[in-house]
Amino acid sequence: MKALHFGAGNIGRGFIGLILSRAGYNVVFSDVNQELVKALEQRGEYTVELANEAKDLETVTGVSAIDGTNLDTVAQNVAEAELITTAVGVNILKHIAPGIAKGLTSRLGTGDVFQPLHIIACENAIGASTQLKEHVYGLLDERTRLLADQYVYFPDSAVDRIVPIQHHEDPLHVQVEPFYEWVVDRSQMAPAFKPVEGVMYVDDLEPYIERKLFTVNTGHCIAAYIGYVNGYDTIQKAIADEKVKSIVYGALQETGAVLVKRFGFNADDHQLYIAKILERFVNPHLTDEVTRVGRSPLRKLSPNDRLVRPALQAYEYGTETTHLAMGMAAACKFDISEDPEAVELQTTIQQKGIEAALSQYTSMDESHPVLKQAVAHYQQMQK
Ligand SMILES: NC(=O)c1ccc[n+]([C@@H]2O[C@H](COP(=O)([O-])OP(=O)(O)OC[C@H]3O[C@@H](n4cnc5c(N)ncnc54)[C@H](O)[C@@H]3O)[C@@H](O)[C@H]2O)c1
Ligand SMILES: O=P(O)(O)OC[C@@H](O)[C@@H](O)[C@H](O)[C@H](O)CO
Repeated sequence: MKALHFGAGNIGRGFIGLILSRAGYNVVFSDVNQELVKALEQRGEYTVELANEAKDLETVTGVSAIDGTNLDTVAQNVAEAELITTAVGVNILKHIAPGIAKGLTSRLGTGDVFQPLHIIACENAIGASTQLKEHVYGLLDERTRLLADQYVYFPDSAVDRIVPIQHHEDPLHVQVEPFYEWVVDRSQMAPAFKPVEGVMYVDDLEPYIERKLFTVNTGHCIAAYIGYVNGYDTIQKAIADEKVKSIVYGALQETGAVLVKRFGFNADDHQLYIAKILERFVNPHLTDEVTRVGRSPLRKLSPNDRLVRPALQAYEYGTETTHLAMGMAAACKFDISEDPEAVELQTTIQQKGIEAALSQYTSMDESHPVLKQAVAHYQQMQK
């Protein structure tokens, strides 16, 4: 069984590749990072270390890699794969679409009896596989699109495992937190699909992806932005500061109120979920940099992402948004020269002012009360 996985980075190696390999797949990684591709090709295996007391180690074997910049090689692997997954970043999906489109065209052009193919984007976004499908479909001709409608499935998914930036001599070794959860929307899959062990299949992904994104990722990015504003370089140090922790906690109460109302989660269970996540953030065996967790602030400030969407839902419900607005304000202070989105955000704030900049990236009107709340916090942080 061959699985093609786009992105041999932290989640690719530390989570998706590991699960697929355990489930019996030969995993082929496609990546544009030639160092990773070469090392995977040469060694055919890598190690995953759990961030726990024992530092449990697992060797992932039977893996290989291809050069993701070579369209023909990518297409050939798409044509041959029994399962395709991605963990490249939601903004990169459009760049892998041409290889997938070319591969599907060849796969579906043979006239053979077609096996259903699942393509699962494992990115932190609502509807990432659906977004990938739109990019791919935009590149298919009419006949291939009709065949893809019958034989190719793009189930959305939610993936959860904290994998920080790696700093090891071995470029393939990856340290991950023990916890993981991979949830896939069964309603978007072929009627008779082959389940992958370690994956949870659900009929309705929405509660799972929103709970994950608006608890784990909302809390995480607020810890990163407020931590950064307060001079901390890691999430662990930031959360150790009670002031930062209480803002993160406050934001998770705000998203929690929305999630409980929207999806009918049991309120006590949700508090336990929040507590577990806060524990995961401070895992003493991990060092997670605020620059990673806060990366791409424009994506994180976008209307459907972890700050604005739950804040607007809370506003609609008439519940609190103060801490979420504080997170948005702190995101606007995230001044990291190596992060192109942070550079663009800072330039826009300088050129247009905070109100116009926030409005541009969040799609909220400048007069929206949540935007005004964020601006007030931003001005407070200037002092
Ligand atoms: N790290 C985490 O804790 C975590 C957890 C859950 C979800 N995610 C999500 O997983 C995705 C990947 O995150 P990550 O932390 O692994 O990032 P990463 O930067 O470690 O990995 C991304 C990989 O994609 C590769 N890539 C870039 N362009 C490519 C292309 N055109 N073709 C093939 N490969 C390409 C990069 O070279 C890199 O190796 C993101 O969407 C992220 O939100 C991350
Ligand atoms: O990957 P991002 O940039 O969307 O978010 C950064 C972190 O919050 C994220 O990678 C978490 O570590 C992960 O989502 C945990 O499951």
